[in-house]
Amino acid sequence: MTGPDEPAALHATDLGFRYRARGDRALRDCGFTVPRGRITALVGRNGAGKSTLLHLAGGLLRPTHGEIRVLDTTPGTAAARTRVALLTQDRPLYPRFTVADTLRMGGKLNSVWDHPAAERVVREGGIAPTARVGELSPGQRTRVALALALGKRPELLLLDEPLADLDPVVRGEIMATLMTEAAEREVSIVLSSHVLPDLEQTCDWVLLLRAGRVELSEDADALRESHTLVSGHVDQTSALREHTVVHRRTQGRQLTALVRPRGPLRGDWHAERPGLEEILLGHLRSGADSSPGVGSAPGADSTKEAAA
Ligand SMILES: Nc1ncnc2c1ncn2[C@@H]1O[C@H](COP(=O)(O)OP(=O)(O)OP(=O)(O)O)[C@@H](O)[C@H]1O
Repeated sequence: MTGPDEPAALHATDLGFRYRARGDRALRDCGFTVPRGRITALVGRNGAGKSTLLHLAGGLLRPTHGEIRVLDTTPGTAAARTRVALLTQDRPLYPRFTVADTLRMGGKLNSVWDHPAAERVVREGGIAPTARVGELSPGQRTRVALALALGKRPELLLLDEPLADLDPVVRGEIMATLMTEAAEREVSIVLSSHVLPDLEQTCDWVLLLRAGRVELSEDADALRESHTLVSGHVDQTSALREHTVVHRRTQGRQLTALVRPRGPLRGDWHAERPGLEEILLGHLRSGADSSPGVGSAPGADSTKEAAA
């Protein structure tokens, strides 16, 4: 947990990025703080800017506007490189190297290197040290890349869709490894993923991007407490007007809505606490919803328009 004097894991101020001088901005007006010691779910629709943000935080790209800080250092500097590990989607590994060679290389390239920890991650996946990287499955390569990242003993681990190639059992194992790292070594983790159920149990901070802007940067429990899932007769829709409706759908005469209430709910609603997965799904869907009164509101910690 971040104390008042402790630098944030990530801190962005008016951050923007364009891949080409005259191209569209992949990120714009991003201002947010991710505290240290959290496992952060970085979510957003395809093209929302998740990889771009992680590449900026990992120092592979430089902002074209504003600033991003990692552990109060500038990404890409020597100070940041020793403390931050980034696992990109392309998992750059040498295919001709064996797994053991790869880990040895990790030891040579990093000033801090925990070889037993890296070996353990590989061993837990049942991967032979003598296997050639080029002959591993994509999921096994992910595990080797993760071993390299964890062997650095980073204070901040940035993972771009680490779960995409993994079967459900391995996904669970990797998430458990990450939770152990976070708990025992106080590693801050930011992981982008489309696999929302895996984030529910693991992540305690949410960073949600929509079309290059930050829509949510919030504590996961605070999100659970601030949202309500309501269902009831469609005739009462106007009673939701005073609240923030993130997303709603109608089936026949039944209305179901994900709401951030601004006070007591009037009307005959069945109300329940949504899980994190439902909250994330509601926010991800909301921009695609054409229902009147359901709009998107840019900006971290901001809310959506009230229902019409
Ligand atoms: N190398 C590149 N050159 C030009 N534009 C790019 C490049 N990489 C990404 N973009 C654009 O930047 C925007 C954000 O892309 P980014 O890959 O960061 O999104 P994402 O949220 O990671 O998407 P996904 O969930 O599909 O991985 C998109 O509009 C994308 O087309």
